Amino acid sequence: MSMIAAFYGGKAILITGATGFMGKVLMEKLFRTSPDLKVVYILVRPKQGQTLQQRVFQILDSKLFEKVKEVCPNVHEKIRAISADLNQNDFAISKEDMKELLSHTNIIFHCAATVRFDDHLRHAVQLNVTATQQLLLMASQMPKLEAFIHISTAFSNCNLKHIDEVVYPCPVEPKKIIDSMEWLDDAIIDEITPKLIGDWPNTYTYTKALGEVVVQQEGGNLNIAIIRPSIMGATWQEPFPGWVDNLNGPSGLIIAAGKGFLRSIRATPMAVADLIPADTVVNLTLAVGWYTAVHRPKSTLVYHCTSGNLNPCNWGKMGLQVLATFEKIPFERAFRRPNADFTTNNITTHYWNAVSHRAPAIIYDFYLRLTGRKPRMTKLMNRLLRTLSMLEYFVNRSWEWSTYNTEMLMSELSPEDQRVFNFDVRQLNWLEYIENYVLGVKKYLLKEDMAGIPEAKQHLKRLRNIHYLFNTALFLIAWRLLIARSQVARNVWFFIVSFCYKFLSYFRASSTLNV
Ligand SMILES: CCCCCCCCCCCCCCCCCCCCCCCCCC(=O)SCCNC(=O)CCNC(=O)[C@H](O)C(C)(C)COP(=O)(O)OP(=O)(O)OC[C@H]1O[C@@H](n2cnc3c(N)ncnc32)[C@H](O)[C@@H]1OP(=O)(O)O
Ligand SMILES: NC(=O)C1=CN([C@@H]2O[C@H](COP(=O)(O)OP(=O)(O)OC[C@H]3O[C@@H](n4cnc5c(N)ncnc54)[C@H](OP(=O)(O)O)[C@@H]3O)[C@@H](O)[C@H]2O)C=CC1
Repeated sequence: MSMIAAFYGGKAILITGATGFMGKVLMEKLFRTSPDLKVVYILVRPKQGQTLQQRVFQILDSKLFEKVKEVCPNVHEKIRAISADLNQNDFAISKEDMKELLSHTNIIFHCAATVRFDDHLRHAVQLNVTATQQLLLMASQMPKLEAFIHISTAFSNCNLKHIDEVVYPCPVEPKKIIDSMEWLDDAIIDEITPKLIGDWPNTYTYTKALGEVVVQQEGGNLNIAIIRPSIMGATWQEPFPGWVDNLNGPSGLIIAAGKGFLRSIRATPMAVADLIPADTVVNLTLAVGWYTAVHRPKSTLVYHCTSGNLNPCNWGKMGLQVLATFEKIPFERAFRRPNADFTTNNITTHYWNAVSHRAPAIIYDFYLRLTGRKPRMTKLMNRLLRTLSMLEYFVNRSWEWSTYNTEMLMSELSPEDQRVFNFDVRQLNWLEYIENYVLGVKKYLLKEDMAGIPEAKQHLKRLRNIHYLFNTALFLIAWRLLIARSQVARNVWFFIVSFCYKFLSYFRASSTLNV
């Protein structure tokens, strides 16, 4: 019997960010392994014209929850969606809901965040810092609370090369930043943002670092733990391999490469690609929840959920495997044949951006205009290039994360828990994982049918022929222009023609003799 699964039985669990990528995988695993839990409170905001209930039903209707519905048929009754906006005071939670949350909650998993790299500092601080502070305040009023688990990121200290499982201080105290956001106007915030974030690459990583300091400073007597996942990718094993439902991290780039838009990326092939499957993160999170509540460590423990130091894979190997998978499992209606490459310096990056990204987009838009359609490729390409520039920081560096606490926790688990809540990435086979990831992107993100693979392969063959035809035509035009202008080119051309003529004459003569 799993001790961790048993621990969550009968518990009231509060999850923020339950509608996000990690939140959904977390809820799924909780219900599948502890169907006897009491209730899961989720803080949800109405979105895109959908009510809370509609959002919950949409999540439960997805393939991710198919197994859950078998083991916990009344799952919808156990989810209690509470209307909340983490940008508002008291999260805009009604008095009755607040009372219920305060009096019943046993465990909190705080996953909500803005993960946009370039979010305005005011918004990033509000969600990643102030909301964390407010949640801690709420937690301090919960008499039955046993553990508060805060999800941060392994990149919250990406300004360092070696990162230990400790909370590092920030140059400016989070309280001062929170205060200043209240009275500074947007224009001034824009101006001071680069100075404030210093050597952090973006507002996301900076505010996640501030969030950790808030957790440490304002946690009071609560049992708190911080989890730092690296780049969260599709699921590895559970509930099935390859599940993914948003474009963050590598997923968007896999689509861009598979559809033939992404032709080159400025990345260091030997740099460590510190991906971590979402189900691994969730297994560690649930184990940490159990350990923090039961063992009550004296200080706030930080757990790194990374792969680089235990089972490293680099971007070069990952890129090759992604491309190899497209041969077997191509995406439908590709713009060009998938064939991307790594560049390593500014000049080649600019060159390939112009030749392989912008030029084909302009030509295609010209074709769309000619055929009376609305041009769209240049806009899409500009967005892709912007995204690439944001991700560049992370694919050209390697970090070392120590994992003492994570390894300590692993050794504390019973063999059964080590199996059910497996977060040992040493067992991960990268090639298999990446293949399943690409397949998952095709099935769950692009919603493409596997029956369309032969047609997709046919389409790629047509694109290849067009590519050869285009290149040959381009070569002939260039050559024609060259021999019109240069005596040397003309001499070379006459030499080649006369050589071919002589060769053919010799061949014809010798075949006549044989007869
Ligand atoms: C040797 C040979 C080899 C050959 C090789 C060949 C290679 C071939 C294969 C290549 C694969 C292998 C290499 C992979 C490298 C991966 C690096 C990952 C590093 C991640 C580090 C993460 C570290 C931290 C981890 C964390 O801790 S947290 C999570 C990380 N957080 C994020 O990943 C948010 C990023 N995003 C944003 O920050 C915003 O998105 C923003 C970008 C500002 C745009 O912002 P904006 O322009 O305003 O536009 P949006 O409205 O947002 O989007 C506008 C439109 O772009 C779409 N789109 C949003 N995103 C992405 C995205 N990624 N990728 C693509 N598209 C995206 C969106 O769907 C919308 O399309 P539409 O719906 O309009 O059609
Ligand atoms: N994805 C990754 O690669 C990594 C993520 N992390 C961390 O993991 C956690 C989860 O990330 P992930 O699941 O990928 O992120 P998502 O962007 O998929 O999910 C974010 C969640 O936060 C919720 N949220 C955002 N703003 C508000 C708000 N104002 N009020 C209420 N809820 C809000 C979103 O709700 P809604 O659906 O309404 O938008 C959503 O449920 C984050 O803390 C992130 O920093 C750490 C490392 C890597």
